[in-house]
Amino acid sequence: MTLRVSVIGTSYLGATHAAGMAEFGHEVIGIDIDEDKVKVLNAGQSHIFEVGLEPLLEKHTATGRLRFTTDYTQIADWADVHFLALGTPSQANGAADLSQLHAAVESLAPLLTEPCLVVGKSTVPVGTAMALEARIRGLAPAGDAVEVAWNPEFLREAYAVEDTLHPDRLVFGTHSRHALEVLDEVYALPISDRTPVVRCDIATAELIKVAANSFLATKISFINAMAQMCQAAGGDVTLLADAIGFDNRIGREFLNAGLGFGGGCLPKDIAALAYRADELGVNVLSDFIHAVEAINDGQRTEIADLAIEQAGGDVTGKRIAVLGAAFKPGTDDTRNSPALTVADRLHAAGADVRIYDPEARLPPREGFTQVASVEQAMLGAEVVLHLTEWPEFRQLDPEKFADLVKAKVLIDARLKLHAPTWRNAGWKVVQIGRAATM
Ligand SMILES: NC(=O)c1ccc[n+]([C@@H]2O[C@H](COP(=O)([O-])OP(=O)(O)OC[C@H]3O[C@@H](n4cnc5c(N)ncnc54)[C@H](O)[C@@H]3O)[C@@H](O)[C@H]2O)c1
Ligand SMILES: O=c1ccn([C@@H]2O[C@H](COP(=O)(O)OP(=O)(O)O[C@H]3O[C@H](CO)[C@@H](O)[C@H](O)[C@H]3O)[C@@H](O)[C@H]2O)c(=O)[nH]1
Repeated sequence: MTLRVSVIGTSYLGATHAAGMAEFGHEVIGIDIDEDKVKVLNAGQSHIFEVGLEPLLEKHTATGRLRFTTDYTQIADWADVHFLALGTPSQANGAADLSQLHAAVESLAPLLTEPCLVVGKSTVPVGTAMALEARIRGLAPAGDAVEVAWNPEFLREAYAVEDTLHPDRLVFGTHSRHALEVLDEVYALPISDRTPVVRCDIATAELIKVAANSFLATKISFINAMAQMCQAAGGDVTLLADAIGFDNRIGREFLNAGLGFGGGCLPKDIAALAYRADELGVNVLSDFIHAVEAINDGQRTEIADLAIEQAGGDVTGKRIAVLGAAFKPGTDDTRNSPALTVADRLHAAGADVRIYDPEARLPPREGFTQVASVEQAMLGAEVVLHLTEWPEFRQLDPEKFADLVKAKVLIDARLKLHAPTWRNAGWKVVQIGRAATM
C-alpha cells in the first residue's frame, strides 16, 4: 500500500531515507529548514557526495512522488508517517544535543489535527522517544491519537543507498500493535526481501543503535591497541587481523588498524552512551567506552608525533603533504575526521600543511592549504601522510613523485598502501604495527 511519508531533516540520513521511501513506492515529502538544500534536492540533485543517491533523487522528483519543502503545513496532516531524521550532535560534555529534534517537534506537533505515527530515525539516548511522545501529545490538537515509534537507522555513509534499499536488519521499537502494523507496511518491500526484522519495545530500539556503534568502535580500538602491541614486539597487525578474522565468531570487518574512527556518528554516539550510562549509574559501561575513546584519541596523537619525528623532531616551516581529508573514503564528510585532527596538530606545531582529497571540500581555514592534486600536495614535502584510504591513492606510482618531494618519507596511517612498491622506489615507509620489512 502506498503511504504518505514525510522525512524531517534532509542531510546524510534524511535525503537518503526520503529517496529510499520513494523507491519503496511511497509518496514522500522531505522537509528541512535549510532552503539551499531543499532547492538542490527539488532539482533532483544531491547536496552530498553519496554514490547512487542522485539517480534516485532525479528519478523520483521527476515523477513528483518525491518533493522537498521548508513548510511544515505541507506535511503535517498530509502524512500518515513522519520520520525524524534530525541531527543529534555532541555537546561539550559528551551528552547528545537534542535541540534539533525538539525544534522540529515544536514546529510539527501544533499542526497535527489527525491521527499519525511519528517515527524516530535519529540516534538518541535511551528515554528520548517517550519524552518526545509526551511533548507531541501535549502540543498536538490530535493529542493521544499521535503516537511515537523508534526505527533506528544503520546506514553507512558511502553505502547509504545500498544500505537503505537492502538493510542488514530493521528494528521496530513500538508500544502498540497499530504502530507495528504501520511500520510493517512502510517497509513491505525490504521485508518481502527477507530482511530480518527485530520487533521490540522502544527503549530496546534506542539502545540497539548505540550498542551497534559502540561495538564497532570497540573492534577498531581493540585492533589499534593490538597494533601498539605489534609495534612494541615487532609483530604485524594486518596479518594478525586476517588470522583472527578467519574465526567466524570474530569476523575480519572493522579490524583495520591505523588512524582510528571518526565521522558524524561513532565518536558522538559512544560519547552520548557513556554520558547516559553515567546518568543511569551504569559506570561499568561508561568506563569501558572511555577506554575505547582513549585508544582512538591516542592513534591521532601517535601519527602526528610520528610525522614530527620523521621530519627530524621539528616541523616548523616544513611542508607536509596530507592525502585525505574525509573521515573515510567514499564520502565528502569531514565531521570529526581523524585526518583533519592530524593536519591541525601539525599546523599547530608550525608545519606548512598541504592537503588533498578527491571529494571533501574544506571551507577556507587557517592552517592548511587544500590543493587540487596529489602532485601539488607532494611538491616540496618533507613527509607524506596517507590518512584516508581512497582507492586512487593505492594506484599512485611512487617513482613519479620522487623528484617532487624534498624527502621520500611516507607515513601510511591506514596500512593500505603497498609498502614494498614504495620502498623499491627509494621511499622510507612507516606503518604503525607493521615491521619495516613488510
Ligand atoms: N549520517 C549517517 O550516516 C547516519 C546513519 C545512521 C543514523 N544517523 C543519525 O541520524 C541523524 C541525522 O544524521 P545526519 O548525519 O543526517 O545529520 P545532519 O546533522 O547532517 O543533518 C540534520 C539535518 O536536519 C536539518 N534540520 C535541523 N533542524 C531542523 C528542523 N527544525 N526542521 C527540519 N530540519 C531541520 C538540518 O538542516 C540538516 O539538514 C543523527 O541522529 C545521526 O546520528 C546518521
Ligand atoms: O576497520 C575499520 C573500519 C572503520 N574504521 C573507521 O571507522 C570510522 C567509521 O566508519 P563507518 O562505520 O564505516 O562509518 P559511518 O558511515 O559513520 O557508519 C557508522 O555510523 C553510522 C551512523 O550511526 C551507522 O549507521 C553505521 O552502521 C556505522 O557503521 C571511519 O573513520 C573509518 O575510517 C577504521 O578505522 N577501521
